[in-house]
Amino acid sequence: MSSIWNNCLSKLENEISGSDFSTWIRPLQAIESDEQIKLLAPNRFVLDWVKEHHFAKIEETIYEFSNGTLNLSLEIGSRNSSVATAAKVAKPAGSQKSSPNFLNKAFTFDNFVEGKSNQLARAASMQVSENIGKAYNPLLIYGSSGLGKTHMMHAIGNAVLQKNPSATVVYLHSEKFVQDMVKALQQNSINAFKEFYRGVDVLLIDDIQFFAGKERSQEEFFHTFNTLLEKKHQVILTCDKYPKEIIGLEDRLKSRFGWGLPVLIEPPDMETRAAILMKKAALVNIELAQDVAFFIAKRIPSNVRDLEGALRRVIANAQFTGREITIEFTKEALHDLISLQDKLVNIDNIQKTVAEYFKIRVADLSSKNRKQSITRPRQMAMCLARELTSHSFPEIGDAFGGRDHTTVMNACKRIAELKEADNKIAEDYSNLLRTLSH
Ligand SMILES: Nc1ncnc2c1ncn2[C@@H]1O[C@H](COP(=O)(O)OP(=O)(O)OP(=O)(O)O)[C@@H](O)[C@H]1O
Repeated sequence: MSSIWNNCLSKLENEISGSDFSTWIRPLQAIESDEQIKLLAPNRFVLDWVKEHHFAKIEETIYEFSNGTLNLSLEIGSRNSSVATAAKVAKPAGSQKSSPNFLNKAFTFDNFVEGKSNQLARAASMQVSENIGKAYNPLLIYGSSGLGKTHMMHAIGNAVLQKNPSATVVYLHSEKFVQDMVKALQQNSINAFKEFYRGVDVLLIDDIQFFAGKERSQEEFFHTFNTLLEKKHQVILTCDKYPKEIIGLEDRLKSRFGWGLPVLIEPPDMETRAAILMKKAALVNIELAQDVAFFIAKRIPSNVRDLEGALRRVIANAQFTGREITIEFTKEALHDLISLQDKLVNIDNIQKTVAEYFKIRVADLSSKNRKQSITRPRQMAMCLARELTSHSFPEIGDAFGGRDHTTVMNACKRIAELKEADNKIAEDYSNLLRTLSH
């Protein structure tokens, strides 16, 4: 290795983050002459990425160490091959965008609030991050939108890199994989494409449902996937549904995606939603009062992304007006969201949905019938009304055949206990919550 390049490497290593350095800079080889340093990238992906993100820094460093005497060029090739340069890239830096994205450093296990809805997914992800390629391969995290699948995936990548900064961890959305593949086909660089993806230690592919209907990409991904699994490199995938349910995905991929461990992330319950809000507020140095967190969590039952959006709005309004974040203030700041939510979810449609789910009549919910097949759905409907609407206990009691507010309070308490003790009840409740929140 050239001595000037050696010096440059030592400097760049301190200035470029560990994973970027080992993924993009270390693989470069240098050929030095009196006039120039020619850097050789192993393939087009590395070349494009370096051109776009690190070229200026490298150029500056070489200028410094050579007192401005050396020019820099960047090509695809290897020092071992006599013809180092088949594919020169003439495009200026920044003109092409074709590489995997980096991990979001804020998506860590520490920043991820654990609750019943994500306990298994979190535990499996932590295990995978500690034993890459050995614990569960592939790890498939699935569930509806905005529930933390991407966060979890990045958390694994970040944990792997923390333990081993030289690991090659590549994250990308499945659409990007498709785009890159199409581009590689157009540019006759499909071999470099294959080589790149098949050489990574941990491959994170988000939202694999986008592979549906894209046969050539599925074919390529299938081979990449097999190679990585054979080499015991880790593959982590996310999907918005269980892969068997994806229409337009080849059967062999569906079955292979389920080989390792498929883990579901469910919508968080109210306590977890409130805890997430407090955590997100704390991350921007705001101490969110518990009652405010519960107030928002109750009004935004859908997904965590919406919850975060609401919190951002409250915080921005508070900073703008200089007011304290109280429940009153939050009500004002989220006024339109709350009235929309009230329109979408009211006691009437909660009763209809619950009756339909348990195959009973809506009138049974307000009747005096005390059979368990009726009382349990009734308690659940009361509890959902409390969780999803702004009605008070007495108002809810009224809507259920003029019952006393203590009956509603007891129903909420009973359902909370049963959710802990009985998985079937927890599942029914979560299904109803999901149906009503969409
Ligand atoms: N349990 C949690 N603790 C902390 N933050 C969370 C949690 N669950 C979700 N989030 C946050 O919610 C936001 C949305 O999560 P994310 O993007 O991971 O969802 P997703 O399931 O991948 O959605 P999509 O399927 O739409 O891509 C992120 O900002 C993430 O940090």
